[in-house]
Amino acid sequence: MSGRPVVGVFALQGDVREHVRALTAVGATAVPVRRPAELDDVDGLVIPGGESTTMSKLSVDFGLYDPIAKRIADGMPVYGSCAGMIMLASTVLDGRPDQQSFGAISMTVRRNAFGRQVDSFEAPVSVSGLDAPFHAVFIRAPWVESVGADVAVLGSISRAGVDGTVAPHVVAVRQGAALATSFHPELTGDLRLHELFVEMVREAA
Ligand SMILES: NC(=O)CC[C@H](N)C(=O)O
Repeated sequence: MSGRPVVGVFALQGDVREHVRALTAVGATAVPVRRPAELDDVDGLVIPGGESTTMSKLSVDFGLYDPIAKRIADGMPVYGSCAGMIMLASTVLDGRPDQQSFGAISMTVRRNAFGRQVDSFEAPVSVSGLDAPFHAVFIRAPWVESVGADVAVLGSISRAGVDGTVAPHVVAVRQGAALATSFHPELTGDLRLHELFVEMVREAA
């Protein structure tokens, strides 16, 4: 694809505006997606940071869950940051019993794994394919506890979890056309991960 790819941003909950701004800055046409029909015209979808339990509930209530699941199954590129990462997981730990996720990436994620709101933090993360570390913002962030064979681990951080033990934890992954980070690139001026995602969208189109 040579023109501007159209990238939807799941807009029923979360930091939608920040993703729209970042996607626009890297050359995509970014459109908020609230209704199933709005999915039809997008080449890719971002699921923002926010609250995954609310996203799960609202996407079911608004009839958006099944259409998104179908587009993902058909190969639409997706990127999830933080709550969005949780929405892309195949298994969610410490979630609500009725919480649903799309399973775009074969991974088990643990919600709020680094602690509660007060344990939010910023730290550099080396991400495969990026020349210099990414200044990563973590807010009640999940980590990836295990991944399937087809998942590429792009970044990890050595940090204490809720249990107080310092260990390396996976915070950025990719499987095919699906990308996910525990942190929020949309809240920094660093556009490299949005660039990577828009490139993935161009390749898939
Ligand atoms: N900053 C975030 O997106 C937080 C994610 C939130 N803890 C959740 O479980 O959905």
